[in-house]
Amino acid sequence: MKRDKEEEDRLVLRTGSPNVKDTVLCCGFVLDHVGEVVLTLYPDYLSWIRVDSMFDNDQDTGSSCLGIQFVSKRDTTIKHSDAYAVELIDWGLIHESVLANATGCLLGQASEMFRFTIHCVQKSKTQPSLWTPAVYTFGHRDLRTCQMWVARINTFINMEAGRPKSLLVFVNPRSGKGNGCRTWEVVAPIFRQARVQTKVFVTCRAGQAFDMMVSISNRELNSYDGVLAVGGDGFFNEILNGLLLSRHKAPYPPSPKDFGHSHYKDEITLVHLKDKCIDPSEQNEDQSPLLSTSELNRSQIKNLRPEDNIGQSDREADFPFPNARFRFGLIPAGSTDAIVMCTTGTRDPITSALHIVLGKRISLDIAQIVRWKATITSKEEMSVRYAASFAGYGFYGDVITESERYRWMGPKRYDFAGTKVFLRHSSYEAEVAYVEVKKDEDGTAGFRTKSFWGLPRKSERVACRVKCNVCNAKPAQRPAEAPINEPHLHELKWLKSRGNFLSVGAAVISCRNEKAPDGLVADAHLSDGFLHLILIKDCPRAFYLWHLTQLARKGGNPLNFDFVEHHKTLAFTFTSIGKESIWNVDGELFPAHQLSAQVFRGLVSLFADGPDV
Ligand SMILES: Nc1ncnc2c1ncn2[C@@H]1O[C@H](COP(=O)(O)OP(=O)(O)OP(=O)(O)O)[C@@H](O)[C@H]1O
Repeated sequence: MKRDKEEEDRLVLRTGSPNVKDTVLCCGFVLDHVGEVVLTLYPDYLSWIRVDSMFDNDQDTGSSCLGIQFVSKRDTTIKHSDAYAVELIDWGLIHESVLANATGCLLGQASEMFRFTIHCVQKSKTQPSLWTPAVYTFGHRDLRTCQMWVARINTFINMEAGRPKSLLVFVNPRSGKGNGCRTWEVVAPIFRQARVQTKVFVTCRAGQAFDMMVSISNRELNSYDGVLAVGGDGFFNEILNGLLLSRHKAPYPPSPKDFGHSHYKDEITLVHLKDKCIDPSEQNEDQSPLLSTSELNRSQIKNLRPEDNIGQSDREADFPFPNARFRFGLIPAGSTDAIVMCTTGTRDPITSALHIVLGKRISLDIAQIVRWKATITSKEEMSVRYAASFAGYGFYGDVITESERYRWMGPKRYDFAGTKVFLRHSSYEAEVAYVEVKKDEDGTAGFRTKSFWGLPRKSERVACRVKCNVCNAKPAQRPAEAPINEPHLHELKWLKSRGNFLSVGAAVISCRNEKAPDGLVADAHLSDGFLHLILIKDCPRAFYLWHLTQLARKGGNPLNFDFVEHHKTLAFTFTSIGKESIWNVDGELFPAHQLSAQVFRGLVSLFADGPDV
């Protein structure tokens, strides 16, 4: 059905608009696969109404033909905050669906006209947190009308705050099942459509992204709105460490008086690696991609001040933490992808890409882990790592060590290695000291999770989610982002736990993943400024299996056992006694006989919105 300009104008007049005074533009268009609509542009959104629906009172149930669901007749809207691109696509076919045959099928006709498309985000109705791109194509016979609409919609999209314009992208081609490059190819069109410039590096070796993040100047870094990792948690950790180890200045974690290394008072940690040329062939003691750091730590971790190593141009270009503008992004292609699951609620590269182009932002707590000695006999000086999700010893370290031998198996290596390590049932003697957090300091009641054998009790869980009240609450104990600093140091009360542990774990976030749907700590938050220390004492194998099955179950209670201690804390220290395991920091090996750790509230920002649970 064609309608001339006059008739369209009459239609617009007849339709009116509920917000006439806010209306920016209003005009008749043909919406592809829908038919004639009256489209209205408001400052916050676009809305359209089907022309036929203005004349009938039919209950709109939508229709389908051969299983294909057609667009509903109801009023429809696109918020500018959900749109990431609008583009003119010139003259071409638009399909009108105007007639329904006896079987309810819509029979359409196609006509040629000028067209423009709007790219936006659609939230899945069946799967929470899953986002898909949606494209709406509008047609009009007048080119200038289309051009004007494109320009106006563009103006509104460009006014949306926080949208990235330029991103540095690292792709790990070896992530997960070797999917890194393919994953990037799938999401790259979204960035092109959103006109986000991307500078893409596909890594050739482990540690390359780390080295690049270390050596990039602040000036160049500031020219990007963020850095993306296309890979798994380990790859993200590599990029995070490249940035933080070279730029984040902070005191070492606090420790109790009898801990062997109390450097806290006078030293500021800054591992500035900028001027060191890192030889990719250098071999690291722990075979970790961050080897170059360990190498440098021996000679370079001192009381370095930024100006010691930074050239004139970088002195002018500071890179503060937390950074109001610069964000990290993660497109999942790894084997576990726990960080993405905790920050977007799903493990989907498209959803993550859409979070990024829409400029979503959340703050993330980051744990700083300082190793003082790699083994009991080593003379090695200290070394620093940052963790975004989890640091674990014993079972967790043994599984990673074992799984590295079976990397060729892909993600299945974790099941295989996990079974082997479970059957071994090794426990490790250690002493753990942690800062006590009183009930009123974190706003929740009781952290020590205890129950009767066999009668796990459900704890009160306030899961982290979009616009989380806990993460957005003002911290009672210390200012956001601040380390545990001098005035608070003497107030810290240290508690200790010594014994044989199957595992010692420190969760920064819940660590949800496909194997543990609620994560190890279901009520951990992305940026509340707390670590969850999980100590699993030696127990019969059957009980440990029970704990693991609870972990694997949605709604399970993996922490409600007598052999499990759960402490919410700001900092802890660890010293192994006797037989040693290895630490696993965000999935990467980190040998440590003695370490101390602290958490920085909201130290970095991520392009994500939080899980929509
Ligand atoms: N080109 C490369 N070749 C080999 N290894 C690489 C390369 N680029 C990066 N790496 C290393 O691969 C390791 C694992 O990568 P990644 O985290 O992406 O995948 P994954 O281990 O399969 O997933 P997850 O960490 O989610 O379990 C990281 O430590 C990273 O340093």
